[in-house]
Amino acid sequence: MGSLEAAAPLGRTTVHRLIAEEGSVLMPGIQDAFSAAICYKTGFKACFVSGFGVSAALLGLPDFGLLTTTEVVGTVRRITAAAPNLCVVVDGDTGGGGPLNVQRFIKELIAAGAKGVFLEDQVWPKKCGHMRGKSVVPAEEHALKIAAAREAIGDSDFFLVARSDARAPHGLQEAIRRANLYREAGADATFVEAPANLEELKEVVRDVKGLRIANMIEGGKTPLHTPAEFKEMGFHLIAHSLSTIYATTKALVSIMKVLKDKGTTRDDLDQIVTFSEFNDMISLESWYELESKFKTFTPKSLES
Ligand SMILES: C[C@](O)(C(=O)O)[C@H](CC(=O)O)C(=O)O
Ligand SMILES: [Mg+2]
Repeated sequence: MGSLEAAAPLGRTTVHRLIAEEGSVLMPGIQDAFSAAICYKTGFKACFVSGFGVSAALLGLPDFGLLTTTEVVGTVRRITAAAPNLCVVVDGDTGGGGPLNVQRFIKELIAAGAKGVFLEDQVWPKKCGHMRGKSVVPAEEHALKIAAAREAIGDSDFFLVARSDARAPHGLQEAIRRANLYREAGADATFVEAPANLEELKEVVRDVKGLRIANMIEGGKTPLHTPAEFKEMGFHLIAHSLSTIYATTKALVSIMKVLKDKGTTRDDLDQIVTFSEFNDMISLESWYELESKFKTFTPKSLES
């Protein structure tokens, strides 16, 4: 699997530090401030802001190149405010245009409190990596965006992931070649999207240098593995991109059906959290404490 030290200087960013601590860092996909807060409360140190999930939660639309970078930055600002101690890694899709758009986007993500980004080499408008009909830009064009992103990052605590979607249109070896090129252009880690089986995952480990990303999609092309299995195999960051949006979808559909069919939830309360469980989840008590600090004002001159 090669040493981590050789792959990239560790401790340089929060993500490097987490990789050094855990070997293989699991990042649940999240889509909004609320799912970020729950991710942190559950004990995760990092999350992945999924473009697929944000398209769904914010726009009610598929992952089809419809989400703008402005919408992503706004979402990230709310996420980092709701979960300030969570390491937030963002799906940057294709970065919003050419190298200069990428630089502006990166600076806005850093200002919004994000700790990393994924930038992919699809033609815009892009599609979810596991959908049909994808195409990629020339590798050098994306390498320039990665170089531009690297320059914009400067000394900031921010981790740059270059993703290649070339596997579907051009085959695994082309995606691997691109990943290594993007690493030379300045990526901290690379992500070959959608290996089709275990053999392909192993080929990625064998041929892609440096830190590697895997993406676990239930029902997608890549077989599901645990972080321990990935650590053994040689992947360092694991996005579980869609589990929370899929679980949310199931819960929403189910409770909507109850309401539609019965007009009441009184016989299905096991499907929902209680008022107090919800308030715990959203840290209500901390807001009462804060409120109590500002109940009375005593001017200094009247203090005895
Ligand atoms: C990781 C991803 O970019 C995302 O937006 O979450 C998607 C997830 C998916 O497979 O749908 C992608 O892989 O393109
Ligand atoms: Mg995406």
